[in-house]
Amino acid sequence: MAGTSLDRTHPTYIYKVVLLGSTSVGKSSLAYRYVKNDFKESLPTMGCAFLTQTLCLEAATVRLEIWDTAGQEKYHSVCHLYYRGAHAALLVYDITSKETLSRAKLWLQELEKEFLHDEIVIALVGNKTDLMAEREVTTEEGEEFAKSKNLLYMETSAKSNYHVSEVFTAVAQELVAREGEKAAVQRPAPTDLQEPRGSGPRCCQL
Ligand SMILES: Nc1nc2c(ncn2[C@@H]2O[C@H](COP(=O)(O)OP(=O)(O)OP(=O)(O)O)[C@@H](O)[C@H]2O)c(=O)[nH]1
Repeated sequence: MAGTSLDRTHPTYIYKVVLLGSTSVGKSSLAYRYVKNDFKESLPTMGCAFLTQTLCLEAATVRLEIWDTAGQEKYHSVCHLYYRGAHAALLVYDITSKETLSRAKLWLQELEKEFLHDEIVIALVGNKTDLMAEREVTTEEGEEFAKSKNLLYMETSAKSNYHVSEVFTAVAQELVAREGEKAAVQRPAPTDLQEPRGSGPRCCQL
């Protein structure tokens, strides 16, 4: 994790979340909608932009540092520098373009090279659900691919503000849940500390 507060009952976690996907799928628009609750028709990304948002979940406070990477090929060579050290990635495609889903699958392969299994939370995000009439990728197709790769999955519309905060909240919740699992592994199991039952010999008695 990038950082924690000392309050163990309600810790604060800071996570780096990267947005990846083809150009014009709506990465910047999703980040902008989520953080500023606004939508603009033109938000081209040059290289990388950075936004933060804090969420108060039941188990922890989470600060998401959202890195919005440009999808244009000319920036591709520097992109791995952006997702290095990421805790979560949103693989965004446009539901009106099958090709953008294929591109998201390639991004996933890149992430698989960089990160160990379970080291990063990945969500597949099908954006632009408001353009239903132009849909090229069915919900089932996205869902099945996500399931086969153990990814979170959600369809969104940055334009009509559909499921935008939900996708970031789902990612934050998964990150916090994994903190809990890590802590449980590090903590000795209660039974390790207990005296063996009965009066039989203990294997390590001197
Ligand atoms: N209809 C519709 N248009 C959207 C939506 N999200 C983004 N757009 C439009 O799609 C275009 C590209 O959006 P961006 O947010 O700049 O896409 P991007 O993925 O950040 O693009 P790059 O920065 O070039 O990688 C813009 O014209 C947006 O207004 C959406 O949910 N619905």
